[in-house]
Amino acid sequence: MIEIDGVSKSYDGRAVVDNVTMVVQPRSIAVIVGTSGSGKTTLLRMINRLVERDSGSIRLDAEDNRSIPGYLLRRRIGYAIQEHGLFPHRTVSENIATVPRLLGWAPSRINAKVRELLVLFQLDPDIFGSRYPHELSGGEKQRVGVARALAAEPNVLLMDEPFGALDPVIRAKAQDDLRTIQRHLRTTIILVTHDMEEAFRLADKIAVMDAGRLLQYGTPDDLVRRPATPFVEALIGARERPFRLLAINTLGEAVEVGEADGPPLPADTSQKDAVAEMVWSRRGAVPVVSSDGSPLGRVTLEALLRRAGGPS
Ligand SMILES: Nc1ncnc2c1ncn2[C@@H]1O[C@H](COP(=O)(O)OP(=O)(O)OP(=O)(O)O)[C@@H](O)[C@H]1O
Repeated sequence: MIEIDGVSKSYDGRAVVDNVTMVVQPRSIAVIVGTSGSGKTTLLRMINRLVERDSGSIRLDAEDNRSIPGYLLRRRIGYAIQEHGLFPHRTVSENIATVPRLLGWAPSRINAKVRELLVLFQLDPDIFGSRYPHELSGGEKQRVGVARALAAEPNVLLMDEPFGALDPVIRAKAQDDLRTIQRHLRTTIILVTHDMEEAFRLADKIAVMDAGRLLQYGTPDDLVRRPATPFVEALIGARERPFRLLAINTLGEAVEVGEADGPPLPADTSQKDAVAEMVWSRRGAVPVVSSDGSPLGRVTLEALLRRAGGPS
């Protein structure tokens, strides 16, 4: 658990992070959004003490982050940034092995970890392990950057616009992969982004910042249905509200008894994707199946649209 308690930071007498309090539950993803210059990166970097706070406290599993030297803290906390920061003269494998080496892991353990991560990130270890960063595409570099941040099996991963440089298709794939990997490794992630789609896709909870202040910290559903301020409402986009709700909920939550024609959809399909499928295939309902393919019932277009509506 990460507890940020009354944290502030000023530069030249101006508070760029102003009395922020938020708790990130273990094994969850918190996404920080907000306008440019609102203090997101500064807040993130106070967690691994790349920036020192002026006041307040930050605890990681009940331990104050000032109770251990900064450089040791940064070996324990993964950190991935948009520029990925790979060492140009080290191979992909050497880059990923950086922190485990500093921690003195045995070479066999390091090799096994590097291979595991490359496979997890869908980079063939025999092809990519010996390449240098300049021999990779932008998307591959970013995957290696995230793999490197995860190499020492940190409980906490901080990510600052990690997918900012990716095109929309690869970006969506990288987001899905991150979700899968996060569930697999059970990492607690705090991610900064400008992209609201990305926030809604990944977040268990979203923190909205403006001018150093935390305006709202809640589930995606809370933010859509109960925005704390007009700023939060504007950031979400009033016209996007039904689509945001459809995007964060799955078919499994809307399944009802009954049958429907045509190919079934798995229960973990987002309601947004299901609406798209129903509209495109001109069906008013689809059969829903579990992950092992057994029938669960059906979902109707009408029911999904009703769920995506505001207060009646
Ligand atoms: N080392 C510094 N010295 C002085 N001012 C700084 C320093 N670092 C950040 N700032 C200022 O603090 C404010 C918050 O910066 P920060 O990078 O945290 O914002 P951000 O929300 O991450 O912005 P962006 O979305 O544009 O990356 C900005 O006005 C920035 O100019």
